[in-house]
Amino acid sequence: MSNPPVEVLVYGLGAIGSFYAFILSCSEEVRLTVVARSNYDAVKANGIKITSGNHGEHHVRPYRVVKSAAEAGQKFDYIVCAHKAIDQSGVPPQIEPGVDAARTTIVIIQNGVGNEEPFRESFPTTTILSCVTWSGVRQPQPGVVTHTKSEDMQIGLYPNKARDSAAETARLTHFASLLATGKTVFQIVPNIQVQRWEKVVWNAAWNPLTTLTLMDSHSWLNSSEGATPMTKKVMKEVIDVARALGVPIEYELIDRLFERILRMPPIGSSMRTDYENGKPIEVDIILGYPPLIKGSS
Ligand SMILES: NC(=O)C1=CN([C@@H]2O[C@H](COP(=O)(O)OP(=O)(O)OC[C@H]3O[C@@H](n4cnc5c(N)ncnc54)[C@H](OP(=O)(O)O)[C@@H]3O)[C@@H](O)[C@H]2O)C=CC1
Ligand SMILES: CC(C)(CO)C(=O)C(=O)O
Repeated sequence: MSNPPVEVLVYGLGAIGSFYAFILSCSEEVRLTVVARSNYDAVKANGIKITSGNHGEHHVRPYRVVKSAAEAGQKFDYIVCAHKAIDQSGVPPQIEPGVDAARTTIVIIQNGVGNEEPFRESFPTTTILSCVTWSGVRQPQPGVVTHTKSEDMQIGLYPNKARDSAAETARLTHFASLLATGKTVFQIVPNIQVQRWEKVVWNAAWNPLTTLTLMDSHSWLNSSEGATPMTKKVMKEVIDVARALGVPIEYELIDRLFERILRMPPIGSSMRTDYENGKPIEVDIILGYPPLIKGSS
């Protein structure tokens, strides 16, 4: 008798949700359900079309396309949350119908810090995997996704003291095996909060700078002599907060992030894309949350 499928729900089927839905769908073990919102009609009718600089062209036909986790009427092994982190506390009640406290692992793929907390509060005994992605993806039309060549993700546990750590690690290893089958670039890391904060150092600078100026990264840096020092100053302020909270980040990160941006083609940012599309932007999770954390100055 063959094994039952690995039931995966992707919640937040935008650019990043669709990209990782594609990656996960490469595994024959996976049975993929997606919760779609504004792209529901397109994805229900035509699936997800993806063009990737690394993976080529693909057409993903999820097993089910639904409007809510409740509509799916089942529990899942993995619920992958790739929605915009705008009303983070509003999402656990939305995915609750798909969560079985003993069976389900929640996987968060978002920018920001503190993203995991509302999920831990609502599901105190559930394993949470936290992911930081550097993949560049857009959804220019509903259900049509373009991925650049930029592809990297760090993944780690948001450790749960209520659970056995070996069992949590087994979930992490299993999910990682699904990512590996989809041939995406990723690393398992021991303390994902380091990578979350490193990414927020990047996003706190580039997302507002490209949104406020409507310039790409390189045009901004070339716009005046003050642009590079100002960008570095923003990054330093976020590192100051991280260090005050005991997250081990060194100031040389700024040089590494500068090397990274100069190696890349000029970028806008997901925040600028949202602004240009008239969508809400992730202000609090990227800019507001770090100074709000209890104990930070
Ligand atoms: N795009 C990129 O290149 C990168 C994005 N990220 C991060 O990944 C995450 C997802 O971004 P991205 O895929 O670009 O975003 P998109 O806007 O493309 O997709 C977000 C999806 O989530 C839905 N959604 C938005 N807000 C909520 C909410 N409050 N509750 C439920 N569903 C919601 C949207 O529905 P609807 O269509 O109806 O708006 C959409 O389906 C963000 O945290 C972003 O910062 C990280 C690295 C790179
Ligand atoms: C794609 C990338 C890395 C570019 O800054 C990003 O994180 C974003 O746009 O939010």
